[in-house]
Amino acid sequence: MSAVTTTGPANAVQVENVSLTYRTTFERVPTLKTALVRFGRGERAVREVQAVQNVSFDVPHGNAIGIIGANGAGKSTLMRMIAGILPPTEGRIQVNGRVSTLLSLGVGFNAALSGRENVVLGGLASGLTRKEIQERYEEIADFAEIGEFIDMPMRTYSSGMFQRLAFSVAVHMEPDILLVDEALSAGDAKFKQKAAAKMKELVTNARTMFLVSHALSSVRDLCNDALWLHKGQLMMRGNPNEVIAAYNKFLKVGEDAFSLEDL
Ligand SMILES: Nc1ncnc2c1ncn2[C@@H]1O[C@H](COP(=O)(O)OP(=O)(O)OP(=O)(O)O)[C@@H](O)[C@H]1O
Repeated sequence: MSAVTTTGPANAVQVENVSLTYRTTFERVPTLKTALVRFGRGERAVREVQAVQNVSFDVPHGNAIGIIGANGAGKSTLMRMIAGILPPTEGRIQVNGRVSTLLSLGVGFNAALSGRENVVLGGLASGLTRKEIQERYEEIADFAEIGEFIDMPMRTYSSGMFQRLAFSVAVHMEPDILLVDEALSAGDAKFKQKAAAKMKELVTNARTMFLVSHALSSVRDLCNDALWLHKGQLMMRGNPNEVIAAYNKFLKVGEDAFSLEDL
């Protein structure tokens, strides 16, 4: 199923023929022996990865869209482009509304600063005034439930604590568009439930949400729309149950093909 191409402010996000190619220069070291002979200096090589290839789709306001696909499919890259962290190599992305991101990779907290300081910085970065941040601070800290750690440097946090605070900041910025990348992976069961309830609340209030997740049940529970990427290409877009079913079928066929090859 391909994207519907309506234009105008009815859409929170419009992605038009977007591609992104990463170009990395590195030192190729063919063997250990060569490495030793050359004292670690290999030949220079360039690796190009077409992480997202000519992808187009629109997301209307108020949709909760799940982005699924295998490791390396281009999900995080797509999210980072929508967040404005990475410019597309080709194509155009239009975002109508204020975006709040909760991306595992990308702009984030300064680990040397305390949770409290990062809440203020996160708020200012999202365009809130100091007064607005002050008004929301207690709610943000309460939601994260990290107790006295709020005044400790964030490098002392466990990954779950880090994500609790990141999630709390992102959802309390009252974004029009919330980008969530595997936010629930490190939280414990209780926090996962609380976070899911909060995301549902945001979507009920006609906010738009993107959820990248390998937990297909989360996509099924939280999303009314879904998109499946494979090797940078858009494979399917539509109802989460249908997209997940097609993805699961694809995985199963892939596995069968793999095991036949193995024989
Ligand atoms: N900064 C980077 N520099 C070079 N290549 C990158 C970079 N980030 C990602 N890639 C490559 O781009 C491709 C897509 O990566 P991306 O992180 O978008 O996939 P993903 O679907 O989010 O994967 P996962 O499910 O593993 O998080 C991969 O082949 C990856 O190796």
